[in-house]
Amino acid sequence: MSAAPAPAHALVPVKRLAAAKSRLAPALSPRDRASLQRHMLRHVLAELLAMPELAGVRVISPDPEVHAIAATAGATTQWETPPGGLNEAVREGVAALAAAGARWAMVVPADLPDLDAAEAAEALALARRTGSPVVVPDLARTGTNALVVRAARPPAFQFGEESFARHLAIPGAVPCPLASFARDLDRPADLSAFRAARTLIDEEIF
Ligand SMILES: Nc1nc2c(ncn2[C@@H]2O[C@H](COP(=O)(O)OP(=O)(O)OP(=O)(O)O)[C@@H](O)[C@H]2O)c(=O)[nH]1
Ligand SMILES: O=C(O)[C@H](O)COP(=O)(O)O
Repeated sequence: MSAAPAPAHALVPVKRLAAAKSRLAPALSPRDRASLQRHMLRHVLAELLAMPELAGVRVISPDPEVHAIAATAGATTQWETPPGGLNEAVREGVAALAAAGARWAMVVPADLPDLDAAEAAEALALARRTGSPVVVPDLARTGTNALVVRAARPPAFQFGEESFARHLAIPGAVPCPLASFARDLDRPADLSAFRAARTLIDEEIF
């Protein structure tokens, strides 16, 4: 009989909906940006919560509406300590997961409209197999669209522009390009490509 694998949890950081997707301002109204973020958040949570490989999904956010969406989906929620910022929120969230007994933490942003549970399981399996941090890039291989780390021994998180190279510089880090993690919706050109592909979101929300 094989022992149960050490527990893994996902962490999804989400900023205030009123501030989300600010780089899409040239293409979408504030209301539509918030709506887009809500839809992508629900999708990301549904995929992660469908993974038997995860013992739980945690959302860290300063926004009460995000907490309500997360709780309805079945995730646990955490307030972040202001003024925070993304990397500090991730650090706090991973520390809370470690305190709750997580061995692995998979950090996933809330803006991945194609995210697929089976591929998320691949990233986690690679971390378990190698014992190393796993870095999943965006389509351009400049950004980080997921990062799997040991919860009790996290690296310095360095999300932000061009973060893929910084995360790959973590000792032992393994790159893991995955098709369903490639698309994020950061800029108007990403939105145009997404609309052309029409993979998730119906026309009426824009
Ligand atoms: N909890 C928390 N999450 C954050 C913070 N900043 C960004 N995030 C989340 O981190 C992920 C990537 O964030 P960004 O690309 O910086 O923000 P975005 O809203 O997707 O896009 P821009 O506003 O255009 O930068 C998204 O899930 C964000 O909601 C923060 O300060 N706190
Ligand atoms: O590290 C990064 O690439 C970003 O912070 C991840 O989020 P984004 O792709 O939404 O900018």
